[in-house]
Amino acid sequence: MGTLQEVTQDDVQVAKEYVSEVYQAVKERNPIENEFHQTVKEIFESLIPVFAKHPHYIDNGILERIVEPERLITFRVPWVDDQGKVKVNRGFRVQFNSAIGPYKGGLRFHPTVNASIIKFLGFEQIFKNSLTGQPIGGGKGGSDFDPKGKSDAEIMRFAQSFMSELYRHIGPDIDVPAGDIGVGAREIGFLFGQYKKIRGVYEAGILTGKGLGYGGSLARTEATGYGAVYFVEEMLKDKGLSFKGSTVVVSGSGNVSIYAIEKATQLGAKVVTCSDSNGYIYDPNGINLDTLKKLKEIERKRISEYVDVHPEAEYYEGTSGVWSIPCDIALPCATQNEIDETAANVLVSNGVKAIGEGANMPSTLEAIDVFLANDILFGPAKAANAGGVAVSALEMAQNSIRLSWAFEEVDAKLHQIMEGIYRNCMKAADDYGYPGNLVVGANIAGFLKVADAMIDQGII
Ligand SMILES: NC(=O)c1ccc[n+]([C@@H]2O[C@H](COP(=O)([O-])OP(=O)(O)OC[C@H]3O[C@@H](n4cnc5c(N)ncnc54)[C@H](O)[C@@H]3O)[C@@H](O)[C@H]2O)c1
Repeated sequence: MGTLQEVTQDDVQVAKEYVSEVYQAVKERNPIENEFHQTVKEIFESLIPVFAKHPHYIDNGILERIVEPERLITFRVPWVDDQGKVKVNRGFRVQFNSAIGPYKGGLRFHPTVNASIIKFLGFEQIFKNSLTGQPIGGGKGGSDFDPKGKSDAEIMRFAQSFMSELYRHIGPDIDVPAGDIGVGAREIGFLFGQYKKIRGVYEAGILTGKGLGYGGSLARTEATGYGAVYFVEEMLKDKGLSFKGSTVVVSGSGNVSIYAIEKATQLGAKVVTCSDSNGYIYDPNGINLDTLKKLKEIERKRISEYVDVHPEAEYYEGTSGVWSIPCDIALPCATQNEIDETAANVLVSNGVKAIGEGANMPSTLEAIDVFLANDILFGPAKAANAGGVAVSALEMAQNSIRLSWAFEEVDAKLHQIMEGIYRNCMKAADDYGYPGNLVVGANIAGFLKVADAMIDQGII
């Protein structure tokens, strides 16, 4: 294998043509799957220096293989609502890549879910899971079911119907789903119960994000949000900066957002915003976590009701305005493509120093270009939000040895894993000629391990 100095312009040209050819084929083969195209483009382009330096990946058809899911399952999910009316949703599970371990990735219940969304999330998950250093492959799933406004009984009937099909495709050594948007502890509980009833076995390692009383891991709820903050802390440290005394803008008010707010606040930052799909809160005194948790985790209400408890805070309709609040650090933790080029420019002109992606693909490709062109510290999702799946893998480990570790122990492991991911991404970026570029670093570091395992295992 050559060194960077030996890479010629011809090598780079061959690598570019390879990437472009496979990308065009992906677009033709998967028409109108825009989110999937977006993530494929971002990852493929980062890998050009790898193919220029190591052409054996081209000879082994790695891109053609890695971009085609090993399996995509779609299924009917019929259920009956509280009025006795029959409803039908569509279920998905993409089992994308099992080169380094059983498929692992969350389930999303949201009306926007379709094959493109599930494939973009599943493709990202391959590289993210590889970055954690744990033996987990890439998968993702979900349904276009909208949990908003549904009763607990409706959620249960839907979850039971969903699992009545999914159970035949998963297993502790096959595929281990977890939560994502719209799937939290309540839904995981219903899914677990139905799996256990159908299979007649107690396999704790079949799902992660379980309740603490039946095989869940301490610190799993906090892991994605805490992990994103630990990752950003490393980025800041390298520049002599820290969370202490900084102003932070967070979007979303779900699982990732709440615990990103909690950890950033513990580290001495003032978090002044949070949002939901209707609008956002600006609280100049710092978001009150007790109120937020009560509203979102217990009462499941809209974020607008925050101002009833804190009249000094302001509520604004619409989601994009959150990026107009001046801040030192922005943590997008809601959903994909929530920061576009315009929002990125506003953040930059207001003096943002660092972005940490808690959500998956929250920045458009154009927004990422704005951040990189302006030398803003940028922690891409597959690295910054890998803490959730990392602790899910720790939950699997605890389940298989039938032990539970203390909160402090899991949190310390999470912290260590996030520091390791940061260092590996920085090193890969450096090795391939893009010092400090964590987008390139994360994609390359995640890719190499999976690609090498695929080559070792032959054409399968
Ligand atoms: N839960 C995890 O462990 C985990 C791990 C890695 C990545 N993620 C990603 O983090 C993001 C959030 O997931 P979550 O688990 O917190 O989900 P969640 O359902 O708990 O919360 C999502 C939040 O985003 C809000 N929201 C939805 N659309 C919005 C919009 N357009 N603008 C502002 N707010 C909006 C919702 O109201 C909700 O408060 C997703 O992109 C998910 O894929 C989650």
